[in-house]
Amino acid sequence: MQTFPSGQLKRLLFVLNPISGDINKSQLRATITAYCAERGRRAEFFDTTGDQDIIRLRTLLATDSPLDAVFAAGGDGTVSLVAEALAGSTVPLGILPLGSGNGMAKDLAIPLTLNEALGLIWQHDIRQLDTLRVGGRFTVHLADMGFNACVVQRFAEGGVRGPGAYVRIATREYAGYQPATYQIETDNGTWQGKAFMLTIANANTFGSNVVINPGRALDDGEFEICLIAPFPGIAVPGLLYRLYTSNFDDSDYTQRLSCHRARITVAGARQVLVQLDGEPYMLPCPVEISLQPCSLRVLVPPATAGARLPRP
Ligand SMILES: Nc1ncnc2c1ncn2[C@@H]1O[C@H](COP(=O)(O)OP(=O)(O)OP(=O)(O)O)[C@@H](O)[C@H]1O
Repeated sequence: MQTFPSGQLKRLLFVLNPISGDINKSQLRATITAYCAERGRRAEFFDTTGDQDIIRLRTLLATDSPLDAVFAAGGDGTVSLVAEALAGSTVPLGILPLGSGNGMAKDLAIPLTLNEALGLIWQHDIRQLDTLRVGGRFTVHLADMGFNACVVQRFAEGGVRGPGAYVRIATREYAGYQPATYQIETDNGTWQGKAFMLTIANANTFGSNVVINPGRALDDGEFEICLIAPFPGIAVPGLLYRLYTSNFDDSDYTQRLSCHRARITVAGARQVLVQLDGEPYMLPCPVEISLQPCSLRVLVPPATAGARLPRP
């Protein structure tokens, strides 16, 4: 991991998702404005609508005078939206974890409380992360096909957010789920077989705290394809235990492929449901995956304790 200290961040844009995490955000704008003003910073805001946000955000970033950082105030979907708009630029992404799972914030050790996460404006390092294109679409955290993608789609269709809703849907979907057969061609070899799910992992941990890709970094120049084979019901407790204790490789039903590019074909399918950073998409088959190294700058907690945060 390589990090860089950065200069002062003065002009800040906060991208607010009003629905993420089922959290009431009516006071959020005022809280952030006051927090920044008391410490000599100016906060600007962009509210997401759930429709064409990437186009509106890109337009704003292209026409407005340069910003020093853009914060995503929401969950992994909001982080991914802002990351996509910033990828390839020098403007760093900040994260205020206000989603259901906040997997990306957990993977980057970003504090989960608002005030502490805002503290990164003053005290931070900048990490340059790899990003991925999956079927032409942007992803920075985790993407998958199979069971979890189905659950994420049902979650998106439902009116209720939050971790409880996810678990209820997953339990319901598990009983009738039919695994597909995949062919995976990578620059490191090929694999073919049935999978309960396969995760295209740039990062480590889902917002649910399932560690699908332990020990690999968001800036290691590679991604993993993490396979879970179909398993009998009796194997569920052992498998879950391994997934929640960073022991993915210890199961008879798991396998990981590390690579720089891949192509995934689903037997008999012209399209496949893919979950990208928490959002479901139907993508044409086969799905091509490529990695863009060091393409996103992100504010992370400093490696060593430095200056104190300014007090109001
Ligand atoms: N104003 C809005 N109204 C309805 N939906 C919105 C709005 N703004 C954003 N969205 C939708 O919110 C979703 C992204 O939510 P996000 O991932 O940030 O939170 P979350 O799902 O609660 O958290 P996590 O991904 O960490 O579990 C996207 O589907 C996006 O289209």
